Amino acid sequence: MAPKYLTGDKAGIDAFVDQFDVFLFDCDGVLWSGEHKFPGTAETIDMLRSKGKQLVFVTNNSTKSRADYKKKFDGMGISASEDEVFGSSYSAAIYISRILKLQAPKNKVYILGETGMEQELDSEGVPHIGGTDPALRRDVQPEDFERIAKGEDLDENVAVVLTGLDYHMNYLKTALGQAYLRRGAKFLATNIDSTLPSAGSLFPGAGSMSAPLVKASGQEPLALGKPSQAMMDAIEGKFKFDRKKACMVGDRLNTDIQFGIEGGLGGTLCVLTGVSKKEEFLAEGASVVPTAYVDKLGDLLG
Ligand SMILES: O=C(O)[C@H](O)[C@H](O)COP(=O)(O)O
Ligand SMILES: [Mg+2]
Repeated sequence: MAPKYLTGDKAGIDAFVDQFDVFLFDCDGVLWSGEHKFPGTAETIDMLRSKGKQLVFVTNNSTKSRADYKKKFDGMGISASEDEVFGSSYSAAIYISRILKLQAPKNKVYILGETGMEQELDSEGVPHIGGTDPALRRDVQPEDFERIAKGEDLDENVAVVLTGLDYHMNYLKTALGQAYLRRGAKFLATNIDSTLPSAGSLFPGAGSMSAPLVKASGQEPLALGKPSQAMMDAIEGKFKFDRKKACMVGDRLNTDIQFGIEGGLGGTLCVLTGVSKKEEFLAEGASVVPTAYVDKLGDLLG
């Protein structure tokens, strides 16, 4: 069925919103682009809360923990509690701690990513190395090759290589990741988004950080962010809602909208301020089509 264009359609917006009790909100490209908050975002969140809607913020951005996101929401003047945030780092940490159930001491995670991943693994009591370790933010040296090949710089208790959005990629960190995979570590990713919407443009996304290891190892990571249904199951388990009364709001077809459709949610709303363009889902035979779409989130104010 053709998606409904809601921008400027006050009656259509009211009818759409009234169908749902829960709104799962993507963040990058919907609420903001980097540090730029889209107009009407805070007011729209307030409007939905005034209608008694339950809100969950579901981001694939693994650089920040739930606590970090609470600070960002506060800084942006958007009402949100830490407990309403469910990011890909938290999704990965839950999967590793509660599903993989690795046995100590061989339960350590080698991180290619930022502090959000470290904090969320800490919250689940999962030991980790790599990540923001300053000792790894250097050029590879000739002696590194011998040492890594002999396993001298490797931690024998690493059981998982976890990749995410990493603003500090380098050859040394990637070489260590490959060495752990060659030793049988599981290959996981918080998410594999190809691009990061920021400052109104597109930058290399988390998938650009796992790509070198995919090429070098010949393995594909299990991604625990959208559209993974392991993430949807964990969210439903925590927030306990009727999927048919829930709507996923996102800017990216192959993560957010696919996540909502495959999760059997009551509806999906695509917002055109991020990655995907309407031409993609309006095209004949489009594989991922939202229920409705708006130019920007603030259009829901009518
Ligand atoms: O590359 C990434 O990690 C993603 O582009 C980005 O962070 C997505 O965040 P979201 O739109 O899910 O909030
Ligand atoms: Mg997004």
